[in-house]
Amino acid sequence: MMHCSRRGARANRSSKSSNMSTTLPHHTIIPLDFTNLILTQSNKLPHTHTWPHRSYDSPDPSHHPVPVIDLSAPRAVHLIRHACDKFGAFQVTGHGVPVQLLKEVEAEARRLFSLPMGRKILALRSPENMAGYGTAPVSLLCPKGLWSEGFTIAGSVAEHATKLWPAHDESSRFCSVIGEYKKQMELVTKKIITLILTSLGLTNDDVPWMKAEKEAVSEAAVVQLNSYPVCPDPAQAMGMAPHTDSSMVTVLYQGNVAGLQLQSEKGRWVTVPPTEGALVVNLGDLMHILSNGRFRSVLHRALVNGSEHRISVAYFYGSPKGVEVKPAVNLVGEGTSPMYGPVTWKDYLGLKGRHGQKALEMIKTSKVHGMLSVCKMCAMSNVVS
Ligand SMILES: C=C1C[C@]23C[C@H]1CC[C@H]2[C@@]12CCC[C@@](C)(C(=O)O1)[C@H]2[C@@H]3C(=O)O
Ligand SMILES: O=C(O)CCC(=O)C(=O)O
Ligand SMILES: [Fe+2]
Repeated sequence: MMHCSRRGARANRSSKSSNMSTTLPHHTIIPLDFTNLILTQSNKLPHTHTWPHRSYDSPDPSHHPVPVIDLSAPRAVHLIRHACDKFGAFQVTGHGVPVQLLKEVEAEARRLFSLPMGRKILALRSPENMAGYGTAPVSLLCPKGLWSEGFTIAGSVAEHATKLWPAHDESSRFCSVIGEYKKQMELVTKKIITLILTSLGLTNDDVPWMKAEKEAVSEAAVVQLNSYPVCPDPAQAMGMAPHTDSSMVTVLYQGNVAGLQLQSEKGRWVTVPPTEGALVVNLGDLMHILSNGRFRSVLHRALVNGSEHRISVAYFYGSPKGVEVKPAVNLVGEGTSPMYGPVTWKDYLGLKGRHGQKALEMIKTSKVHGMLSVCKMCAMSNVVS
């Protein structure tokens, strides 16, 4: 189910060329200038950012809450298996990432997004490379704009920071805080992936790249800072459009302002309440592939609110450069073929950037038919090299 139509993306693409990188205009990548927003009539959003159907999909308050799991608890593997089967997501405590560090990352994100637009666009991402400032790539597939801005950190943190803050004393704090955050998140994410593999009856030996070169593994991570400014009419706005993540797992810090919702098996939206000190773990499409379709990659979205500026920080862990992800051999029943063909994260991101929620379906072994060579031509696959 894709909630965004491709109308916007198609309208922005020239009919003369199939190369999106030369034809996608920058205005689709530059968010609204929220720091300088003048609304013409009180509480009225620009029509480009007014989503029509929000009133039909109110959250389901009676749904079981997404479980909060203490990673150090003896029953952690059991609880994780249940959460992955049922929700494709859970929250974790006992993760060892200092809460103070998470608050510092949030403060740095607030400092970044409060810069004037003229400064932020110095670090604007390009259509063919998702790293940098701009709208979330998923917005290019949406009929309406999102009430948010994003900053995607891939590769050198310093390179991004000096574009925003040319003076060393202004950028150094951002570099050190994000650098430390990446180190801590890599540790906890590996721990979480190992527990998920154990819950599937697998070991790290079944996924050899879990022990890959240190450098290759650190390249498997992308950090996404999301900013959701206060909105005059939250019921008509969308902070982050419904999507599944392309990663193996995503570990999200959502501060103390609610906004994240997951879609339940029954198709109802369930709010994930901010929980002090907890991180949210979402299974992404690569985990769905690795588990041969057993674990869901969870559809989720973020809503905005009328009183608080919300920040979230997502740590996407994919797979190391050049490594193909495929269903684990032990999970493919004897005499049956794997549900999905092998795919690298880079190629999958290209496919997802172009085809959105249809990407997963397209790599089903029954449907491959050369799709992966098509996806090499897709735009926006260069965030991971
Ligand atoms: C490493 C990633 C993962 C990306 C693409 C690239 C950088 C930005 C990530 C997000 C962040 C916001 C939601 C999403 C759907 C989007 O639009 O951009 C994500 C996407 C994905 O999970 O596919
Ligand atoms: O802001 C949130 O709660 C969700 C963000 C998200 O889904 C993402 O960055 O992929
Ligand atoms: Fe997400």
